[in-house]
Amino acid sequence: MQLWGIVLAVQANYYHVQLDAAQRSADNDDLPAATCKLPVPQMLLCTRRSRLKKIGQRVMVGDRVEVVEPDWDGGRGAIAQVLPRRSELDRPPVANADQLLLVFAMVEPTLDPHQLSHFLVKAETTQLQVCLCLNKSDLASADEREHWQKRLQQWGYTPFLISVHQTLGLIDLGAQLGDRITIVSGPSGVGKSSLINRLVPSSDLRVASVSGKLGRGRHTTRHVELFELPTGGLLADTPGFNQPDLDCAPEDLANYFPEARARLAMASCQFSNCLHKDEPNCAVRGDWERYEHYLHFLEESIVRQEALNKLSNSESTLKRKSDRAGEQYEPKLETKKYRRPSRRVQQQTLQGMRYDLKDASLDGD
Ligand SMILES: Nc1nc2c(ncn2[C@@H]2O[C@H](COP(=O)(O)OP(=O)(O)OP(=O)(O)O)[C@@H](O)[C@H]2O)c(=O)[nH]1
Ligand SMILES: [Zn+2]
Repeated sequence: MQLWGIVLAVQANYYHVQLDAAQRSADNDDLPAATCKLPVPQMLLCTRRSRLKKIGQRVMVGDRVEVVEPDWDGGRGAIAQVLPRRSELDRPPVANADQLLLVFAMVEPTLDPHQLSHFLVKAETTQLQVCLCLNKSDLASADEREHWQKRLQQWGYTPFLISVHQTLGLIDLGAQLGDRITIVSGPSGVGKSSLINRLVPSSDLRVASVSGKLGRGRHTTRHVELFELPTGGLLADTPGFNQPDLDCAPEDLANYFPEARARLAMASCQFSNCLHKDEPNCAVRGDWERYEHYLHFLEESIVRQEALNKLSNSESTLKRKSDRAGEQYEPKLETKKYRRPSRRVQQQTLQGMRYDLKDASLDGD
């Protein structure tokens, strides 16, 4: 009988694998009589089979894996197989995530539409489902709550208005998180940790308690962990960051605005490479609130692309020179940081987040 589970945390060469619920009980029958009375551990600390190492198969948090050679007493095992991923993010490194939950506060800190827009666009670049939640609704007036509900509807989002402190809206939000992997993201101080602590009530469910045994608490490692919800969903926390970099190509930007997508579904621009700025007969340009944000992000994106083009030009010049001179130490750009990533990778990452100093130092990034 095969044993399957999901990787909840990675530490050095060890993988915390949570076995599928059905198997935890089914496997009781296979256990030797002496151990039958013991509960089957739901978590096994696993290594990776050398065959996987040889073929360069990476094991990520969120991966569905086959575990072999379980040592029930010692709570150990080995990963023999990784199932193909349905999604893969680079930052945070998570496989099989289904959606991204963006958490903002209605007040404290004040909800800044431009910053919110920035995060939303960044979230859309992952191509995961984007879900928005506004916390601290206890501090907002009824008028403010209604204002933001309506305003965000026009942006193409239906936000969950919640208050962790007053336990408002958490049931509806929880229903959105069942049976899938959700990555929680948002600026500092909006209540992400408070929310996760509330949604994951038993600290025993947290891998953090396992990590603690290895002397590495939740915030001392930059590796991401998945927390199990009572409803069966899994949550990944990310460090708070206040302004994500928008590293998308100018021509892709409109795809990350639901309002622009809706307009493009109804009509087409005259030019197929329209940037929706001042081209004639553009279907996207118009009277929608975030069009201003679109133009602003477009400028940033164009400037960024020009800078990247310059860099790659000078890079090729330097390479040619050193080829001719036969030098050994040619200046090399670090691929991940400076080169424009391929579109596929770019769309599936949350790369380029500027972590808060506090988190950066804690997470060693
Ligand atoms: N009024 C009110 N305050 C809240 C609520 N939820 C969280 N807070 C407070 O907001 C502050 C920040 O909460 P955290 O949970 O630490 O925020 P965070 O998003 O995890 O912040 P970082 O760790 O910096 O990313 C704390 O003082 C919380 O007590 C809420 O629903 N209402
Ligand atoms: Zn256009």
